[in-house]
Amino acid sequence: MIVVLMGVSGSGKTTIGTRLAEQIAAGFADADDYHPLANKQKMAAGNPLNDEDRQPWLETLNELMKGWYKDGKGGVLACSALKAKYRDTLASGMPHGAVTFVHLDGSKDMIAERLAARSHEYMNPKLLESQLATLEPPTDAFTIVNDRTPDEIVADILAHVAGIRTSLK
Ligand SMILES: Nc1ncnc2c1ncn2[C@@H]1O[C@H](COP(=O)(O)OP(=O)(O)O)[C@@H](O)[C@H]1O
Ligand SMILES: O=C(O)[C@H](O)[C@@H](O)[C@H](O)[C@H](O)COP(=O)(O)O
Repeated sequence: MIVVLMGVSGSGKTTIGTRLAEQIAAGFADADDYHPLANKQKMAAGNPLNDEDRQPWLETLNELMKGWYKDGKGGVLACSALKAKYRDTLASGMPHGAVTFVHLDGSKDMIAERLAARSHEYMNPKLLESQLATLEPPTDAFTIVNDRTPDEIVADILAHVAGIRTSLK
């Protein structure tokens, strides 16, 4: 099972994703770590990325997940995946259903408060506005509001993922 935890900056992808990966004994990757330096510098300066900036990064992440798929390994990727076409790129080259998207949602106030309290290698909290404007909320993914403890959120995601596995059998 390959799970992409998606959502705007500060929605909780890293926090929830690391715990989820531990629970299902799968590998974890954070898309933040795969941005080229130019993208990191752009975001640090408070400028949002555009489609061209994100394309090579999405292709790299797609290769990473195709490697997991080929090796028969499960994996959890924390990745903003804000637009539908980005999600298509991420999942391309794998059979339909091989990648499960889980959308971490939350109110702007809650996320802004968490971003203000967080320190990050390069992400500028003021980019929340553009992240929310760019987000195309998925209609075909499990969406969960990350407003309870991480353990509760992970338990709900696990229940969803277990339901998918059962329906595939
Ligand atoms: N369920 C939660 N309850 C309380 N704080 C949370 C929760 N999920 C995430 N956080 C906090 O919110 C901040 C943003 O979470 P993070 O995982 O870094 O988000 P993202 O990877 O999506 O940018 C972090 O400081 C994290 O500790
Ligand atoms: O597509 C993007 O605009 C970026 O990927 C962005 O969404 C991401 O949020 C940053 O890499 C910071 O990382 P955090 O999401 O962990 O804040």
